[in-house]
Amino acid sequence: MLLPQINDPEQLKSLSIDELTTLAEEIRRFLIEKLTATGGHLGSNLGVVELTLALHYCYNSPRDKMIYDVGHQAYVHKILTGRQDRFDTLRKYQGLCGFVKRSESEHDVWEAGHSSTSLSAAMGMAMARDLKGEDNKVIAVIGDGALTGGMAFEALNHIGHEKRKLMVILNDNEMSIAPNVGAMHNYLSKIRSDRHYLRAKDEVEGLLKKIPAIGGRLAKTAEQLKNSLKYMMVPGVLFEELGFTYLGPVDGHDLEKMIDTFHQADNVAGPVLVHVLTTKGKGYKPAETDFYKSHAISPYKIESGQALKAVGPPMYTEVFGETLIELGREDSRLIAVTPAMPGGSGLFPFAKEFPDRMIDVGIAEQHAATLCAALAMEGMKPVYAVYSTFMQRAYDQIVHDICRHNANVMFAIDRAGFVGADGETHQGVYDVAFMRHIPNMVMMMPKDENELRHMMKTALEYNDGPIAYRYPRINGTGVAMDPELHSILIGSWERLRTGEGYAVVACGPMVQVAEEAADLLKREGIQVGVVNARFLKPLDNSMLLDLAHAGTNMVVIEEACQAGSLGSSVLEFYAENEIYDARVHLMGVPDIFVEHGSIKEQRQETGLTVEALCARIKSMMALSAYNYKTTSSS
Ligand SMILES: Cc1ncc(C[n+]2csc(CCOP(=O)(O)OP(=O)(O)O)c2C)c(N)n1
Ligand SMILES: CC(=O)[C@@H](O)[C@H](O)COP(=O)(O)O
Ligand SMILES: [Mg+2]
Repeated sequence: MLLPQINDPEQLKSLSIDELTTLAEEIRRFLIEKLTATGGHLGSNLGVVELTLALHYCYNSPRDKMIYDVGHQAYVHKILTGRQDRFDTLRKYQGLCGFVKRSESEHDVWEAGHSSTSLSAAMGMAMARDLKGEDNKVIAVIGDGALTGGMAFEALNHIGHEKRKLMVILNDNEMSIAPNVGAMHNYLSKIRSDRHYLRAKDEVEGLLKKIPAIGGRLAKTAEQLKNSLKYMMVPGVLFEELGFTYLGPVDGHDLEKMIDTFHQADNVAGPVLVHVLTTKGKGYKPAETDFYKSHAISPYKIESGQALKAVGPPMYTEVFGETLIELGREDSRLIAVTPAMPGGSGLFPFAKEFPDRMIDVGIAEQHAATLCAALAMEGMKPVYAVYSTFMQRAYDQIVHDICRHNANVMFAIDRAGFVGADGETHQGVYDVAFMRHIPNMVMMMPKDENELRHMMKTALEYNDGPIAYRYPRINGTGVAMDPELHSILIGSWERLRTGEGYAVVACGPMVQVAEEAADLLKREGIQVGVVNARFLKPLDNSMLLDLAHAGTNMVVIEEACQAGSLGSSVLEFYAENEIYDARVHLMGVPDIFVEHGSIKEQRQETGLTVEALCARIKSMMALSAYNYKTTSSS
């Protein structure tokens, strides 16, 4: 076995092609075996085994900067850079991160998690290199899916203009998470599949080489001929026209061909794009055939590739997907728009019934938002189905195109709150803070999956502007579902329990935490009220006034950043209403990035637990008893 001996990429340089090929197979086997226990981005990583080997064989990391777009396909890079012994901890609390992580290794030079940032990073590193007078290589590996992200085009435009030396490796497996979409995808597929293209390309290149270097007028004609022939036949002409030298397409599983192509690329003065063709899930049949499931797979059975069945009630996402079909049948104006996450957002069932009303725009959250604004302004009922974390990309479009127009867009914000194994780049904890302050926005969060359904109905029947509902990446509570859906009064909270002097104001899954804490405290004779703060905007002003006038000691608990979310808005409300003696304690996500682990561990790390809430209530009681004693004795 070669793999156990490899703990530094330098060791690859002395291996033969045959040995590298053997090593590739060992890495593939290693990935398949390790990920049965940990889960992770199996398909993407199986597809880049040879590509990553060839990169580390040809170049000198970390001096040569290797930048992985999204970074979900960097497991092979981690294996080759001394971390194979940590793979049992992959995506686990305080274990190996599932994405590139600078604190893990000097070879990890650029972190991501969100797509399409690698080309901008490469441009920045190339520019810095040149300004410092250094000569290291800068290499960005970007997938065909990530290439549909707007940022990638912004960077291509700039790189082609600057013409600095850097290499872009386009890892084209025709897949995003679902099959890739868009005109760029079609263009790449044509290159991939058009055999005439590829044969003619070799003939044209052979012909071009035969045109001898000649002087005088003829040279100009020859050059023009060369360019027009190249224009017609070189497949990557789009990139050539943007200022790149295009090399490829090359088989991304053929080590020798890739190494040769990389050496060719080294002789190119300016930016070069190497188009590499790979197979997502390569070498593991279940991953090659079910590329969607193997993109981000939970632990699975090795023989079948089937994920180990998660137990419990359906995920919120599944309830959303099913309910959207009910609403879609009721209102033909309903259109679902997703930026490249049809599966993760639960839209495949909806798409099956309404194929023309589920629009996947690719990794294009900004475009998706403005598209929805225009759809709404033209009388449609668009549902912008998006992960909280990825929606961060579309902040300006939400302000500028949706809310300012007061466009009647429905936001279905999935992965709201902690997401678990994807960690800090994917936590859905900022959307309340960045949306509630935008004029015209209405924002809800259900306490359970049954209330989610009613919120979806509320959103569909609401015609006065943008309205959002957010829900977590967890199983529902198993609550019985009401067969009939009804609208909820906008801005109305729900008092679930009355208390004696103390109340917890909670939203989303924190309502369940509050209920459990109230049960525990009740056993100690402490009656704590529980309020389901199901509207994050507008707040339930009358309930807030009642709570304050009753002298209630309140705890606002939410799985969102404490700065700027529900708790902040409650404090703002009391200040605005000159109620300066309102007793409010905030429990939210503190001012840190919460790394990967389970959602349970993330809540423990941030104190969003039943135990912490009980302790908080008790300390508030002790404090008010102390205050009472000191004031009554003075
Ligand atoms: C801004 C943003 N939107 C969506 C995602 C979710 N996402 C992660 S990987 C991926 C597909 C990437 O496809 P590609 O770049 O082709 O990589 P592959 O997995 O095929 O190797 C998507 C949509 C993301 N990480 N970032
Ligand atoms: C890398 C990436 O951004 C996606 O693959 C993401 O990890 C999917 O998240 P879910 O597993 O929550 O759908
Ligand atoms: Mg891809």
